[in-house]
Order: sequence, then C-alpha cells, then structure tokens
Amino acid sequence: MKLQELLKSLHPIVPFKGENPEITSIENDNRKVQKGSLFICIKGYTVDGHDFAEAAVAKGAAAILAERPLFLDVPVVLVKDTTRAMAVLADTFYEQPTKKLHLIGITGTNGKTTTSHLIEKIFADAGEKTGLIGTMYTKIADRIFETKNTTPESLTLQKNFRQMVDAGVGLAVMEVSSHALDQGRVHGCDYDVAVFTNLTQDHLDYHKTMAEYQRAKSLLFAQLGNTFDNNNKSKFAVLNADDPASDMFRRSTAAHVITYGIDEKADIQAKNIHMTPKGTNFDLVIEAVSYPIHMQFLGKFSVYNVLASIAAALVSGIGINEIIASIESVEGVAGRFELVNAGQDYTVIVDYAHTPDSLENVLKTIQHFATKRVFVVVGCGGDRDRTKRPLMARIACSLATDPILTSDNPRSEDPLAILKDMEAGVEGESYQVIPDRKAAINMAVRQASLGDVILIAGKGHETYQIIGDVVHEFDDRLVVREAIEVR
Ligand SMILES: CC(=O)N[C@H]1[C@@H](OP(=O)(O)OP(=O)(O)OC[C@H]2O[C@@H](n3ccc(=O)[nH]c3=O)[C@H](O)[C@@H]2O)O[C@H](CO)[C@@H](O)[C@@H]1O[C@H](C)C(=O)N[C@@H](C)C(=O)N[C@H](CCC(=O)O)C(=O)O
Ligand SMILES: Nc1ncnc2c1ncn2[C@@H]1O[C@H](COP(=O)(O)OP(=O)(O)OP(=O)(O)O)[C@@H](O)[C@H]1O
Ligand SMILES: N[C@H](CCC[C@H](N)C(=O)O)C(=O)O
Ligand SMILES: [Mg+2]
Repeated sequence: MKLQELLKSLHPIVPFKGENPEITSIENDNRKVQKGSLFICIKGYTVDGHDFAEAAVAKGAAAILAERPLFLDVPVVLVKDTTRAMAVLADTFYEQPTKKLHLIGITGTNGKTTTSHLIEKIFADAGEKTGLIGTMYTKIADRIFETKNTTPESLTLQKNFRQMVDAGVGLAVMEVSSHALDQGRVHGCDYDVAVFTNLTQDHLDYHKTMAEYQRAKSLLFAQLGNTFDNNNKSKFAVLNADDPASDMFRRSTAAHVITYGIDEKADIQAKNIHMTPKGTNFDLVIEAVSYPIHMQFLGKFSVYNVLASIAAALVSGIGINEIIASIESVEGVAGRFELVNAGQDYTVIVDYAHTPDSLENVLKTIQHFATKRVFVVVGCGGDRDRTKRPLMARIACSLATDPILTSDNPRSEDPLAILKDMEAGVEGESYQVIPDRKAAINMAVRQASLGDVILIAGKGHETYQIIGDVVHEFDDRLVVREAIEVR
C-alpha cells in the first residue's frame, strides 16, 4: 500500500504531502523493521520510540510516523498522538479484519481467561474455526503463539485478526484488559459481543482508584457503537446482574443488554446450585424454561463464568442444547483450579488466584469440601498493586488453617519487602513465611496428610518465575509433583 493512501485513513485536516513510497509493513519496534516498513515512534513508559527512528531507517524503513520533527533521509509524518494513529493505520493496513470476524471481547477483574476458553470451546464444538487472544496465548485456527500481554497493542492485534481471517476463522474471542482499554490498544476493534465478568480490586498501581479502573472497563461497552444494526448484525453487552458495576456499563452502551446472574434476577439465571467433589450441578433458567446442568468445575465463581459463556454463545446464535453439551464436556482450563494427582492421599490444587476476590472465592470453594487442614501457598507479584498484598494475606489466614506466605513474581522488588507488605495485614495471626517458592511448596507437601488440601495460588499456568530481570523456569504443577514424588 502506498504511504499517502495509508495516511488518508487518519483524515488529516490538511492532507499530508510529500514522497509516496510503497509501505510493505508497519512496525513500532525498530528490531522488527524490514525494507519498506513504516516505523511508528511510540513514547512508552520505559523508553521513547523516537530514539530508535534512525536505527529503523538504517534497517530499511521507508517512512517514519512521529510526534516531533526528526531529520532523516525518509519522509517523516507528524501526528499529535502516534499510539492513536497506529490503531487507525493498523486497521487500514490489515483491511479492517474485525469486520469479517464475529468478535467477542471479555473484560472484568477475574474470569476472563476461563470464560474466553469456554466460549472458544462452544464455537469449536459447533464446527466454527476459532481464534483466541488472551493471557495464556494467541490461537489462530490450529496455531498457538506465546504472548507478552493479555491484550496486545493495536498493531499486533490487527495483524493477528488478519491472520485469523486469512486462515478462515469465523469466531474470535479475546480478553480485553483494563490497561488495553485505557491505552486504546483495542481502538478499531469491531466487537459484536462484549462480556463483563466482575469488578473487584486489582491494578490500583496503574489506575489509582477503583472509579478509574471501572471507567476503563466501561469503555468496552461504550465502544460497542451507537447503532442498532451494523450490516444486519446486532451488538450485545453481556452483563453480570450480581455485580453493581454492571449498572454503569448498561448506561454506557447503546447495545442490547443481556444479563446473567445467580442472586439477582437475570435473563440467564442459575438456580439450585449444588456442589459435589466432582463438579457443580445447577438449573439454568432462561425465560422460565429450566435446563439441568452438570459441569465439571467447582465453585460459585465457575457458575458465573459458565453463565457468561452461555449468554455470549446464545446471543451469537448457537442453540442452547449444543451450548450445554459443550459446557458439560469441558474438564477445566489450565492453571485454573487444576488438580495435581501424583498418587498422594491429599488434594493438591494449582490456581491462578492473584487478587483478593479470586483468592477468597477459591478458598471458600475449598471449604465446601475440605474436612481437614487447608494449606495455602501464596505470594504477591512485584511491580503490581501493593494495596492488595495485606488483603490477600488476611484472606489466606482467615480461610486456610495453614497459610504459607511466599514469593510470586518479585520482578524488580525485594521479595522480603513484598512479604512485609503482606504481613502488615495479618498481625497476630498464625502463618509461616518462606520466601523461596519451591521451599514453601515443599513445606506444604511435607506437612500435609490424608484428606488435607493444598492450594498453590497465584501463578496457575505460568511456567516461569521472574526474579529481578531474570526469568527462571518454574511451574507450580511440576514443582509440587516433584515434591510429592520425593517425599
Ligand atoms: C505499562 C504498560 O502497559 N506497558 C506496556 C507498554 O510498554 P512501554 O510503554 O514500557 O514500552 P517501551 O518499552 O517504553 O517502548 C516504547 C516503544 O519503543 C519501542 N522500542 C523499544 C525498545 C527498542 O529497542 N526498540 C523500540 O523500537 C517499542 O516497540 C515501543 O513502541 O507497551 C508494551 C508494548 O505494547 C507492553 O508490552 C507493555 O506492557 C508491559 C509489559 C506490562 O507489564 N503491562 C501490564 C501492566 C499490562 O498491560 N497488563 C495487562 C493485563 C493485566 C490483567 O488483566 O491482569 C495486559 O493486557 O497485559
Ligand atoms: N468469575 C470469577 N469470579 C471470581 N474469581 C474468579 C472467577 N473466575 C476465575 N476466578 C479466579 O480468578 C483466577 C484467574 O482466573 P482467570 O485467569 O480466568 O481470570 P483473568 O480475568 O483472565 O485474569 P488476568 O486478568 O490475570 O488475565 C482463577 O484462577 C480463579 O481463582
Ligand atoms: N495479568 C496479571 C497477572 C498476575 C500474575 C501473578 N502471578 C503476578 O505476577 O502478579 C498482572 O500482570 O498483574
Ligand atoms: Mg486472563
């Protein structure tokens, strides 16, 4: 595509003039630039992309998009906000791929990864080629890629959507983080369905207040559009009737609103929830018709994820019986309430609970079936919301008999300082502090006996531990398995 044609999509008040090279790709990382690339300079939180423009030209960049004048041998196009412009250009360059996909976005503090996997499974079982973007990976039909962020920036996102369209994908489901909404990473995404899971404390390091965090989440619903029929497709907001934040999201959107819930009246409702050691049974009630559901997950929080998935699939036109069959066949999602069985006579669960609410939910679920001691091995991530640390420690101490406070991903912080922050919430309580995560897991395994439960919380599917700048191999599931085997 020619540079001038690409730039038209920015709708400048005065048209850009000058040279008109062929643009072969768009990049915002100089290390990925090839001959003919348009290099976009982004002023980041860590470094300023403008500082890499010269290196980009040396690698063959044909043009530069910047926020300030740069004196280089290729055309330099100036805009006020390169991040915003990048979303527009990416959408144009990749030929508006989201218009060709049925796109479902999921936001909320907890449950996004789980719900996105459930939705993906329902569509796959219905015979659709699927794509998924989220915390664990990006999946494009049968190919899986590792991802750095839960929601990538606009350039990567639109490129992935284009690859999905080219691979014949019909349904794309993605997690939409509050950071992504705040930073405009999803500008240009033409969502058909937006799903809200729940809003509880997390990420206050970034958003500062819960009101700001909620405002960021509300953008997904506001950005569903203001028309009722877009190419004859209706847009839907799927909201959690039991979460007070839904009211603001309902008021933020022109889309049709479908609610799901347990306690409050909702369009899609779960009643008579009954938990067994093997799963959860409930009655799904939709417009006075009741369907018995036997799912293999545990916990009230899992019922919410299932209801949200059912709602998203229903408004997308999948039949209720197909949806139920699919949901009932799901065994679980990696690292979410994942059982580790290595022949031991006590229960071991690895779970990704890294917020106060998720830790509380998981421990309360365990309390439903635990008859003896409950060990919890838990830490808090470094360079993340500090205010959740004492809360998580308090929850661990009040809902487990044997709390062991340890490290999660300390990142650039001192692990002992993070533990001090946690301990501030549990003065006078009885707990152990073992900063080394492996030693903490070993301790739980050494002390557990017949009928006890060990919950290893916070890292779920993660296969690494970040200490300082170093990413060490670390998988809770493998570490605990080894501990059980050598005991
Ligand atoms: C605070 C934040 O959101 N940071 C994101 C941001 O990084 P940044 O602003 O520091 O980027 P930077 O390193 O300064 O780079 C600026 C520019 O220079 C370019 N550059 C940089 C180096 C170089 O050698 N050459 C070069 O061209 C970069 O490509 C970039 O265009 O842009 C990066 C690229 O998109 C993101 O990967 C990065 O996420 C970091 C890793 C992060 O930790 N983000 C977290 C807070 C986050 O976004 N989390 C949410 C999920 C949370 C949840 O729901 O639990 C998520 O969606 O992942
Ligand atoms: N609906 C829910 N409500 C509360 N807690 C939940 C819910 N679903 C899952 N959890 C808990 O939260 C943890 C994380 O779940 P999941 O990975 O699905 O959430 P997420 O929103 O994708 O998280 P992240 O923002 O880190 O990507 C689970 O391991 C479980 O402990
Ligand atoms: N997406 C979350 C993941 C947290 C996982 C936990 N293990 C940690 O490192 O804090 C975040 O970046 O805040
Ligand atoms: Mg996730």
